[in-house]
Amino acid sequence: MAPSIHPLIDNGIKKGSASFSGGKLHCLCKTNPVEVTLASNVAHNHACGCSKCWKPEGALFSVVAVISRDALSVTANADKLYVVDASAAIQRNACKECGTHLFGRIEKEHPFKGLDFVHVELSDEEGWQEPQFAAFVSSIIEQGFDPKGIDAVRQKFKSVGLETYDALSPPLMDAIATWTAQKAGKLPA
Ligand SMILES: N[C@@H](CCC(=O)N[C@@H](CSCO)C(=O)NCC(=O)O)C(=O)O
Ligand SMILES: [Zn+2]
Ligand SMILES: [Zn+2]
Repeated sequence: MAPSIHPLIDNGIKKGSASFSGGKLHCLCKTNPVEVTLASNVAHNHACGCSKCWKPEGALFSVVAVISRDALSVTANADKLYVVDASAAIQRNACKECGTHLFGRIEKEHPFKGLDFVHVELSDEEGWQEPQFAAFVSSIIEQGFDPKGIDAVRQKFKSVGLETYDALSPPLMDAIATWTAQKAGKLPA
């Protein structure tokens, strides 16, 4: 059997709803779960193969999206959260008990500062933006995935209509490059 890419992708992608306006995320604790409330839908939702994004048990990829940090609030059991790696660009806040990542926040100077990274599968609601592309695909090899199987992984993404990249998507890479050029004075700010 082919390995699971991610439960939101394995059986084809279900489109989100244009009128959806947010909902709640919960960690996987059976009692006193951490609850995060999102006041809007998410954007740039994508599969990510990097080693740092949280993946559900058995999945090769994470599914991770961004939302304005102003639209995110921790509404229950905030005391269970800790920052996984304070030196990373994205400060991933995870539950101490179940290990689930509730949100990743960018605090340092960065093109995506002001955005939080979240996993919509932690919500019971439907209508969240569906995954738009697959990022950091080759990074799963760094984590021990047999490179002989990578073509099948890329093929699977194609079969559900997702383009694959080994960084972020071109529009996001262009946004990062523009920010970098502006910082360096090579483009007008
Ligand atoms: N090969 C590395 C890549 C890690 C990486 O650069 N990840 C991206 C995407 S995460 C969500 O899309 C990133 O921006 N990371 C910043 C951070 O994690 O703080 C690996 O696999 O680790
Ligand atoms: Zn938990
Ligand atoms: Zn990632």
